[in-house]
Amino acid sequence: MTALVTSTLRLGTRASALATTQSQLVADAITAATGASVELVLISTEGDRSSAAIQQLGGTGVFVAALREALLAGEVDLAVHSYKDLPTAPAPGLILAAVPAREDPRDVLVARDGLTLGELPAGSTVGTGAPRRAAQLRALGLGLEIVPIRGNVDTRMARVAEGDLDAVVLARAGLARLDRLAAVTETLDPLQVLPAPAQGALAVECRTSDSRTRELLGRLEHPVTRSCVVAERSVLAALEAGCSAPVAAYAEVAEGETGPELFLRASVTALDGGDSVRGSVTGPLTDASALGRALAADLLDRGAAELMVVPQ
Ligand SMILES: NCc1[nH]cc(CCC(=O)O)c1CC(=O)O
Repeated sequence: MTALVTSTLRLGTRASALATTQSQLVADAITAATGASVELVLISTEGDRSSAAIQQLGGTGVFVAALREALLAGEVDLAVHSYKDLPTAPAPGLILAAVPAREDPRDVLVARDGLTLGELPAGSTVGTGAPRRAAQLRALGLGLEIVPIRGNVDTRMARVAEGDLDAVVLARAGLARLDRLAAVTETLDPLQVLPAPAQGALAVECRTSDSRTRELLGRLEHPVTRSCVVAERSVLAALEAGCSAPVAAYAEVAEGETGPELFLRASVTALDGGDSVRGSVTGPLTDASALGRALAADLLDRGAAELMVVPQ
């Protein structure tokens, strides 16, 4: 069985700059931690091939499905996902073998002339394809005009550089990984724009039956990040909201009286920004998923379900 020990791990990835960059980061981390060699295998997904709005394609799950098929077919041994793009339902036969340490989970503004949100004049155009960002930006009451956009990070930033939009809102993590932080004009305070559940985190997936890959990937695990994203995603799952719902959740670790504690915040915002419910809970890291469920129940008690109804 020496061949197994020395064989190269095949890592399935989308072809976008962000996906290949994230995948290479994970490949390098695996090699550094275990000595195993890893090769990237490009897989094209429906989400990459179509320019239709993500919601029309059936949600961000379209990016994930092709990678999972390749894993289950044995064409690749692992896949690296942006955790926030994963559907909340588990994938039979597959396991999230590692959640590495996450990047800064906050959203950022990339605006013309170095402007911050507060400096953008009323009527300024701000591009985003995410209902969560659109709803929270409208709720700020700044009179911004939200313009639906999609495409990869460079395409979106080009809309500002070309003068077609006044600003776009993006995840700081994506820009950090692509070495594009110089374009950021403001990092948005979570009090104004709360991040998406699991934003900035990666999920490294392999076949449940593949114990060798699971063991190698286990070396990348960052338990604090896992607790934070489990708490955030459990809010989303308990609200029965998809990845395109205007739901935000953000967990941080703070020092409590008896040791580290999770401080979890979440919000649901009506798409028109006219109404929102937000709340928070604090508790042990080991109760991550129960904390998320409790917070979701609190938000539902206070009318979250009504806010999530999307007019067709
Ligand atoms: N839905 C696209 C997507 N998925 C993950 C990221 C950024 C990286 C991350 O959150 O880990 C992005 C781009 C964005 O939201 O700006």
